[in-house]
Amino acid sequence: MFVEIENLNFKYKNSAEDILNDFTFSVKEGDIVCILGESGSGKSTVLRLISGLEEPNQGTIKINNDIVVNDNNFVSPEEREVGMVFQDYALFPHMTVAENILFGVKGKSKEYKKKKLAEVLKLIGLEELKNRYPHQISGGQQQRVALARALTIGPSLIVMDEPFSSLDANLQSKIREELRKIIKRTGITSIFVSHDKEDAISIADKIVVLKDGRIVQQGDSQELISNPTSDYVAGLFK
Ligand SMILES: Nc1ncnc2c1ncn2[C@@H]1O[C@H](COP(=O)(O)OP(=O)(O)OP(=O)(O)O)[C@@H](O)[C@H]1O
Repeated sequence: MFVEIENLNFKYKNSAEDILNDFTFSVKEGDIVCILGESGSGKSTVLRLISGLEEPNQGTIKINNDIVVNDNNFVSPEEREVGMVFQDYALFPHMTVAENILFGVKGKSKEYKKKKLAEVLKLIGLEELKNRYPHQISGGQQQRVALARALTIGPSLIVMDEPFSSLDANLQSKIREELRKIIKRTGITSIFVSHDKEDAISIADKIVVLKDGRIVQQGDSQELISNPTSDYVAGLFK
């Protein structure tokens, strides 16, 4: 397994109750996993723990056989090589597409940057738009730029927080397909969170259903959708 998460427990310093409880799941190399849950179920918190922005109170996370956190170890976010794509894409408005994409590439030669930029622009199919500013491209294109920026660091894992929520509903199905294709082309393992079952159905190889910080059911997408083990999960996919 490429990502192995065991028995995570977590609470924010100022929260009264645990936000995640006995959270255990694993991801095969190259798979796309969707953590599906209602607002407040703890989805973003899982991504923050995987990328190292928060430290669990208990539990272990392994990425590519390396322990990134357990009771005795904590690997910093910079050293984890996890590419992050946030809900609002967080592109810098005063930087061009090219500048945004290269933002995270530090201490590399001009030639390296040029080559890397060409490579990721080709992958996301936006070579023509590299000198535009974020407000001059569509929401779906901005999303691809945010993904490209995460890819330039050569991540072993990509995590995405609600990657489709800012997009026009009409565009969502087309963009879901595009994003799945791009990610599958890279072969990079990815975990995204969503509150929308359509995202999970159309993109994910595996679905993890989260409710109030606990996993209700997890499994291969088709299997889980056709064999819900609770009324809650059946209701989600009805
Ligand atoms: N920094 C924080 N301090 C205290 N509590 C927090 C903090 N961030 C989130 N929470 C709480 O933790 C719980 C889980 O939040 P989280 O953002 O992980 O949920 P989510 O499923 O991603 O929700 P949404 O879909 O609305 O983003 C919520 O009850 C939230 O209020």
